[in-house]
Amino acid sequence: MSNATREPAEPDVVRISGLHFTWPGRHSFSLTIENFSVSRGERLMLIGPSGGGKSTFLSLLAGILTPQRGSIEILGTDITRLSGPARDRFRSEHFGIIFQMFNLLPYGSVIDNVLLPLHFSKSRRERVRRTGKPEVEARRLLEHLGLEPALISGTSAASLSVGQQQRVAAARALIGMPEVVIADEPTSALDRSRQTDFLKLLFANAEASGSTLIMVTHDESLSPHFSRVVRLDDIAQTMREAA
Ligand SMILES: Nc1ncnc2c1ncn2[C@@H]1O[C@H](COP(=O)(O)OP(=O)(O)OP(=O)(O)O)[C@@H](O)[C@H]1O
Repeated sequence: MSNATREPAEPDVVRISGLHFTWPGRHSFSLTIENFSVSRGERLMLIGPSGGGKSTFLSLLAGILTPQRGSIEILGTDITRLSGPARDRFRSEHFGIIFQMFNLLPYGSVIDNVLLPLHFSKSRRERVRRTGKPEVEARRLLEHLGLEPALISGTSAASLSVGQQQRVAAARALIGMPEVVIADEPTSALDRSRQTDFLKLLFANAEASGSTLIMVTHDESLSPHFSRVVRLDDIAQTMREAA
């Protein structure tokens, strides 16, 4: 497996320093990262045991959680210094996110789900409009990610299979070319050949958009598809408070 070393040829998209986060409550879990960065265009795979803090780390990167200490610079902005609403705006503008459960609007159509980020992000809206109509771009992405054209118009997200929902979630993350795409185990529901196909399509689209990709997975056999593999334990100290 490749490891956590890298040669930074591109500017950093993510730069973390002195980060410390503790979940509130008894027996709380904490995560400390002294220094970590990701450069533009990387396809980074993050691995680690279940309950090891991978989703917590992604939530910190996206500004869904804020650390008690330290800085998280994304594209040169320290998001820990932004107000809650400013962080939400920053996330909408710069991140495409594929959640573990996809978080699609169940009664929304496929197209509505893909277009959703454009309601919250001016820069993503403008980037799409430069290439044409948003619906045309949504359809192009969906077809490119392998969703059958017959499902694109009218079908509600709730009536799709897991694999199809995953393609919709990926198109939603990629629309408007966000600089950073983060994905939390997006392939866990697929069989091996479909996982590989999906990753290839996701990478091709992320590359075409110039997006940096950070993906959490349990499955180390997917590592050859990534430009860097990072074990959370190698970059972070994690601790669970004793009972
Ligand atoms: N909302 C929460 N409140 C308090 N503690 C939490 C919360 N969410 C997670 N934790 C704690 O943080 C730890 C790390 O959880 P996290 O979901 O980040 O791990 P993970 O590596 O993503 O796990 P998995 O691979 O199973 O998804 C958990 O063991 C749990 O104790």
